[in-house]
Amino acid sequence: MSLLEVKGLRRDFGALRAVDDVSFELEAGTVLGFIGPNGAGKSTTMRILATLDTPTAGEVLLDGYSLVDTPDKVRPLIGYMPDRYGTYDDVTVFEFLDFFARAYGLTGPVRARRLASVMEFTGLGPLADKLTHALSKGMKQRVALGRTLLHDPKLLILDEPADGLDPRARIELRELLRALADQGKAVLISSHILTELAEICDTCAIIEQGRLLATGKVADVLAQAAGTAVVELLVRLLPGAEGEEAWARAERLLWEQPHVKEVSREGQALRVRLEQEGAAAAWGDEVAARLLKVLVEAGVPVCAFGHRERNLEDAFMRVTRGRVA
Ligand SMILES: Nc1ncnc2c1ncn2[C@@H]1O[C@H](COP(=O)(O)OP(=O)(O)OP(=O)(O)O)[C@@H](O)[C@H]1O
Repeated sequence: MSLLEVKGLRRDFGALRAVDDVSFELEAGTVLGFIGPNGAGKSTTMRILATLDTPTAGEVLLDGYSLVDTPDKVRPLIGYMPDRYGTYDDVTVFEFLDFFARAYGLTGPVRARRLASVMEFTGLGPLADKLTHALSKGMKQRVALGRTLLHDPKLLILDEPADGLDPRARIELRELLRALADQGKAVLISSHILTELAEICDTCAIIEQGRLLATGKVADVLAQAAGTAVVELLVRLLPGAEGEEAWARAERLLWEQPHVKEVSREGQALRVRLEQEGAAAAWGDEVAARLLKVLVEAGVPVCAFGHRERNLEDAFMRVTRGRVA
């Protein structure tokens, strides 16, 4: 049995169906990426899973308990970080976390141990006496994450935690989330930042207009959306007319090749898009080698040649149509 089972979840706001028959499961010790454009229904789903809203229809089981019928039973198991979280003026990092530890009902040595453990895990120890409102965005976000961990929940629901973070803070967040999954926690994380999620998620669910379009292991979702290979060519030109001629010859040659769907100029490079449904894993490499040979044999001065792997972003673009509810 999965730690979290979401079955046929629906949420209507008047005539608007914000969440439409959403079902997925999340195992302990894994990270599930919840991916979708603005207004897709991610926050609404997460709020329901955090027991802050009730579904119009459907069922959610957490550790075997119904979230709708027994919210008091499941709340201690959930750590929820909303997409907007506040800090307070004139409150230090320690005071902030201590306040919420008390709100969670932690007392005495247990509270002291949990606070110490969370401060250490999030690396907030050296900032214990800093005022929360004076922290950087990345550090504020760590405080918010620390807050969700105080009661040692089994399920973490994190609504766009990487939003607005600089690249370094994102990498650090990724490492923290991986460590939490390794501790056995189930992590549900939403984002628009697809490439970030691809690296930390074991499974993913792509949602649009309230409906799940693809769900499963990241590799399976990629396979579901398989068939699009993108090959990028960089062609440096010799100065003068001869260079322009080389560009034109390269473009013409590329358009003549099988599976080529797009050839465009991108700075000092030609970008070539080739597509084939259900292509074997080696197809991209084979086609790239063939194109390089054609260009070189035709005398086009290729000095760099790159191949972009399929990623979660490609899968997302393929299964969604970019519609917003
Ligand atoms: N309380 C509410 N009352 C009415 N409509 C709502 C309410 N909450 C959300 N919605 C609508 O439900 C739809 C889904 O919104 P939701 O916030 O869940 O999307 P999201 O995927 O989290 O988007 P974003 O990435 O922009 O946060 C939107 O059309 C939104 O306007």
